[in-house]
Amino acid sequence: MRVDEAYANLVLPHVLGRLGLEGRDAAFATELASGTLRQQGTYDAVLAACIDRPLAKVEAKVLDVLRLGAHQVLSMRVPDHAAISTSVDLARSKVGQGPAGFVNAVLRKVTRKPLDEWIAEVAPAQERDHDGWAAVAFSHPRWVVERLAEAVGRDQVDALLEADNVPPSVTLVARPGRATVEELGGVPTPYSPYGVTLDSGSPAGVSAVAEGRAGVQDEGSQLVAIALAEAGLDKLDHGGPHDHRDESWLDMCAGPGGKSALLAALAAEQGASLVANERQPHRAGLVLANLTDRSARSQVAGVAGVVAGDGIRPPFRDASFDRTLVDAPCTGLGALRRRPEARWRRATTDLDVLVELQRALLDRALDLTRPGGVVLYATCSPVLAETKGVVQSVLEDRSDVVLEPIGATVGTVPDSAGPMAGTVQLWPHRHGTDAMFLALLRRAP
Ligand SMILES: C[S@@+](CC[C@H](N)C(=O)[O-])C[C@H]1O[C@@H](n2cnc3c(N)ncnc32)[C@H](O)[C@@H]1O
Repeated sequence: MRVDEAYANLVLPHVLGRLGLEGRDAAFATELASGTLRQQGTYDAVLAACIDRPLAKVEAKVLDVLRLGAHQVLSMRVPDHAAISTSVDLARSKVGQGPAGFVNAVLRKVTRKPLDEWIAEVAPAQERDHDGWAAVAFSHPRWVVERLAEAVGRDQVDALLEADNVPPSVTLVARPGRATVEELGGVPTPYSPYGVTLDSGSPAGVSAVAEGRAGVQDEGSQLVAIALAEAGLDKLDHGGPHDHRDESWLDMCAGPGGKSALLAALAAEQGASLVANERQPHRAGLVLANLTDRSARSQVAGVAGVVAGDGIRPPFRDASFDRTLVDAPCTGLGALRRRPEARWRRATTDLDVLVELQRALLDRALDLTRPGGVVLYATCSPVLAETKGVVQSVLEDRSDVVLEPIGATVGTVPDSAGPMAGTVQLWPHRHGTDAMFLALLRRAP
């Protein structure tokens, strides 16, 4: 299996399985890989102080061994001598004897101080350059610190950055009509009536998950589906056949299908059905799998179809849906807890491209939704350009759309006011969810 360019949280379980690692060994390997990726910014600043040439000139494999060693020495309870000797062995076997000596010398320097002393020494002074300090102390790229500070406020950004470095516990969703919260075990989530958090154990051990009646889903993502399903629809009085219609729902960017599975269950309860659309064919295949009843080998209740189509040029007629979800492709900077390396993969230049795509998708979603119907625009990023910026620019361009407050279940989550009146912004450090943004737009009747 190729592991370069893959996400660690997706690839690690396969690698551990191939190597036959289980239990404590698997947990150790997971912490070593995920923790090193997450804290890479801090460790690179420490290593730069221990090496007399720029890190960019250190061979990539050697730098990786040094980062893994630094994580063991500075953040795990591995004795220094064991961390150094296994790192030296790794460098020798993967690169050669010379680099092994270099790894030995550098890691010995790293062991001289604990992590907090290193940070005080290598980070800029907090009072002079807060964002520079936070970038090193909390291991985020500086541009990400700046964007998150803009979104959450300077007084809260440190708490957010800290929360980004704590892996979330596993949250499950009981898909209504197919599973109950009680049968999942765990502790009920505070805001979603369908969620539980597992204290321990693997989701694979829960039979409703194994059977596809429940799934692993962050509470914030559950709230997105709930907010769309709960929105009131305007009943029209145009004397047309669709005046009171609430039967046809669309998930425009559905892959891999977590929200579609909850939406389909909610649609079935409300006598409607869902079309799940996804541009990438292989991800549309994942949506289909998520919407298939494994025991009956048929689509689950509430599904009208799965389509592999481009949301900007969709194969649907205008005004054909009553409710539409745009869970837009985004930087994902609100979900850094689950993808330890995602922060290093993104660049500011991605933002312009994504914002353009988000605007176009939201605009098309509004065309596809009937007058009086609603579009929920969601991102798992709190970056203002992707949230307020996109919604504001679409509202400025269209006279047939209004922004409405999010309804009861989600709109009453404490401290969740978004950057525009009526929108919701969830936060890892406040709500224990991913930083999901939600805005509800209605086409004027
Ligand atoms: C944030 S993810 C959606 C997550 C999904 N709603 C879930 O809960 O499982 C965004 C998705 O949009 C898809 N996408 C990107 N561009 C698209 C387009 N032009 N039309 C439709 N889908 C698109 C991406 O492939 C990705 O699967």
